[in-house]
Amino acid sequence: MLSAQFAGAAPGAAQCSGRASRAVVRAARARKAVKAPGSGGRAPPPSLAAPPSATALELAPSAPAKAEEQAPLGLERELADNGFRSTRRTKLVATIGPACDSAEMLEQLAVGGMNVARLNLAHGGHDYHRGVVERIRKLNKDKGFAVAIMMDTEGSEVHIMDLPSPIKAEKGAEFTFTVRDAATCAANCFAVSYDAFAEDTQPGDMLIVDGGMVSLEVVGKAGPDVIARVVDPGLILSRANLVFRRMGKTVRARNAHLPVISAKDWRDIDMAIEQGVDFIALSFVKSADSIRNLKSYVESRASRQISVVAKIESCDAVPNIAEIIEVADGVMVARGDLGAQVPFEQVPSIQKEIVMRCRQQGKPVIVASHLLESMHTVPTPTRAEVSDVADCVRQRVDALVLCGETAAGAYPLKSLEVLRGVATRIEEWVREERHGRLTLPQISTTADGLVSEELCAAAAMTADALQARAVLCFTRRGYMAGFLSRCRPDAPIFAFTDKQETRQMLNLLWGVSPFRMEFDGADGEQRIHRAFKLLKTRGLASPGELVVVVSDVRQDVGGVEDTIRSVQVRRVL
Ligand SMILES: Nc1ncnc2c1ncn2[C@@H]1O[C@H](COP(=O)(O)OP(=O)(O)OP(=O)(O)O)[C@@H](O)[C@H]1O
Ligand SMILES: CC(=O)C(=O)O
Repeated sequence: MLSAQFAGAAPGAAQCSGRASRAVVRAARARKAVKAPGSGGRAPPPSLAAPPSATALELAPSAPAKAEEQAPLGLERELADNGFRSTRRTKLVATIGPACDSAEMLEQLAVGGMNVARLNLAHGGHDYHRGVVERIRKLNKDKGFAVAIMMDTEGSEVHIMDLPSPIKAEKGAEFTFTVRDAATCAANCFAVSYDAFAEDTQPGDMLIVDGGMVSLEVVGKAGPDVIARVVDPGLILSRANLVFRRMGKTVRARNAHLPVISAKDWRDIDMAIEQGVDFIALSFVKSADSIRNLKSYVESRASRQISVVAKIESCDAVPNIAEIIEVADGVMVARGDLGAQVPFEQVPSIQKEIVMRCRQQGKPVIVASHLLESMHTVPTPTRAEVSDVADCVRQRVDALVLCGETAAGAYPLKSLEVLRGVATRIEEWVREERHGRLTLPQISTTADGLVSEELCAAAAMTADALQARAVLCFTRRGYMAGFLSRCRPDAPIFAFTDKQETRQMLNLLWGVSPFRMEFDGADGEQRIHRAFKLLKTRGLASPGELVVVVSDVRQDVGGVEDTIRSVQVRRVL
């Protein structure tokens, strides 16, 4: 398992000076990689080696005694191996694509700390995504993981159509972008997915390919064709995303009148609902209306709760951030497209504003894209990438998303390992420095909610003051765990729920390790005992350790059923 030293991936690197060569660091990494499970697939992770019968984690009646004897997996194993002071609270989201979509790779990602799998509906057909969902479900069922599934809509993206292979765009070369069938145009021609492309473009506009991988200036138009000259050279990939900009006082994307949810998106959303995913991430949100619209659609059709995450990635969304956060179940700062639509130097301040607002309003906040971009092709991150991840962790975001690094990169497992290592090390530093505390306004509108919020704030403060080993809570729908997570206590939050879907949802939230436990027939004290037993079995708690327990149980009080809420300071029995 990862050491809490440097950035997790390489203990050797911790001792290197800033002048250490990449070669030295790489050599240290390579030594570590041989030992580390889940790093590049060199050694089989323990869960792969374990017999299938020894992998169920749930404390359910169907698997009672055995489940308590199981070894922990994923984040639980990180907790058990590292001790509570050096364990990860930031959740990791991995985009699934050809580089990591096999059952074996998915399992290694789960072992390596993937909490949520992101499926980008801009790529791959329904059968492809159904297959990935099926493999993740099987992994959760057979091996006891709670990897949640997030489907991400394509949205009103303008992109070039399929290419048989990437095209090298040399500086000064001219290319044609057209709405005609590409087969009908000459060489160096790309078909574009947006019918009004030629009308919306004028000479002098900049075409930004894949968020800046290649930039071209429009030099002419001929009917449906737009001719552009390469200014910043690079590689143009199949289905590359296109944004067009006109320089002026502000930089605006010109595809602003496209619908937020296209006909294809609705078909994709129906598939996500049919598959019963945990999260739908809506791309290119402009205002709160599209979130409301999608939420009511999902609520009317889905047989389970599906959270809607608003992706902030367009210049239209930025002025409406407050109202979008208000209605969304969570927010993703999608820096790839955002940085192509607003001047990229504004991305850090927009990210910070969104993170702070979300934390104040108790909404999960996720940061995506370019975290370890160089690891697409190189097994070591740049120091600037490490610093960017550190900055996100210091802002105490709930989750970080790897995109191309895992979906299509050469080092998916290593990228996840580096992200996990950096997050873990920086969190330790944050705890030491006590950064990132916020004064949180109350958000609940119901009396019951307000009581629960106060209770959780008190529990988190008590746990910090006493340096408790963990905060425990029992939660059916996840609210208590959400309130606790929002307070960002130093100790891990162990949330016990009787629903697998709640367990998966909680896997996105900062600091929460969700477990499934049967509640029926157990009173408050019995639940606590069950929880202690489960934690001891997994090596997550030892007798005598101090924990803070938040509970709210329905109980008969003098012949009347009432909800008894409490914060208890307990020693593990
Ligand atoms: N299901 C998939 N099938 C094939 N390739 C994929 C798939 N998912 C992701 N990829 C590849 O990984 C790259 C990075 O993934 P990512 O999800 O960031 O896509 P993107 O095209 O940049 O779109 P977005 O703006 O939604 O992030 C993609 O450009 C694509 O090449
Ligand atoms: C993740 C994503 O969609 C983006 O960064 O644009």
